Amino acid sequence: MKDTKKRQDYLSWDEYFMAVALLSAERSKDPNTQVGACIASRQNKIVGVGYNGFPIGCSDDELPWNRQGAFLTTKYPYVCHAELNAVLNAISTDLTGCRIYVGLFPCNECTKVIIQSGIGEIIYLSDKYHETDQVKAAKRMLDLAGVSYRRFTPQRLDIALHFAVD
Ligand SMILES: Nc1ccn([C@H]2C[C@H](O)[C@@H](COP(=O)(O)O)O2)c(=O)n1
Ligand SMILES: [Zn+2]
Repeated sequence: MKDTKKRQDYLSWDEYFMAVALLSAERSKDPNTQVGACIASRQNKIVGVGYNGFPIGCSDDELPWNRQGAFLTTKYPYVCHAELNAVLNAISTDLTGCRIYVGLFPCNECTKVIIQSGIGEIIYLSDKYHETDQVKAAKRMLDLAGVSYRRFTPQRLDIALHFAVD
């Protein structure tokens, strides 16, 4: 009798953690850009997840999701970024050597948080704001601090989930 072989198309660690980041982004109420983040430990355990949203207690019905207009009438002064939430939601404040998987390259403010938390590597999907000063400043700090970053290279284009059983 032949031995049964293990499944071949299981998710890699990178695919798994990026998929968790993207699934978390589905919780975001931002109508324009939904970002999720997932922090993985050196032992490949998930230690924190987050997505972009307003702070706890700040109702989505009270604050604006506008992109344009006077600063205080836009979302920008109020929204917590996915990376910040993932770090704040983490089970430990010491994230030394952890990796953060994120749908969009971190801004300069989240980069400060990432560096200070001890996270050692950023794996991102999109760098659509690479020409902004925020992302340029972020990369400058990451290079100085020795925090590495790399773009996620998918080996598959999608992962399907089905809630229907049998
Ligand atoms: N690395 C990032 C970058 C942005 N965000 C959040 C902040 C906003 O909710 C949204 C960006 O909005 P847009 O200017 O594209 O309309 O994404 C984040 O969580 N992490
Ligand atoms: Zn940010």
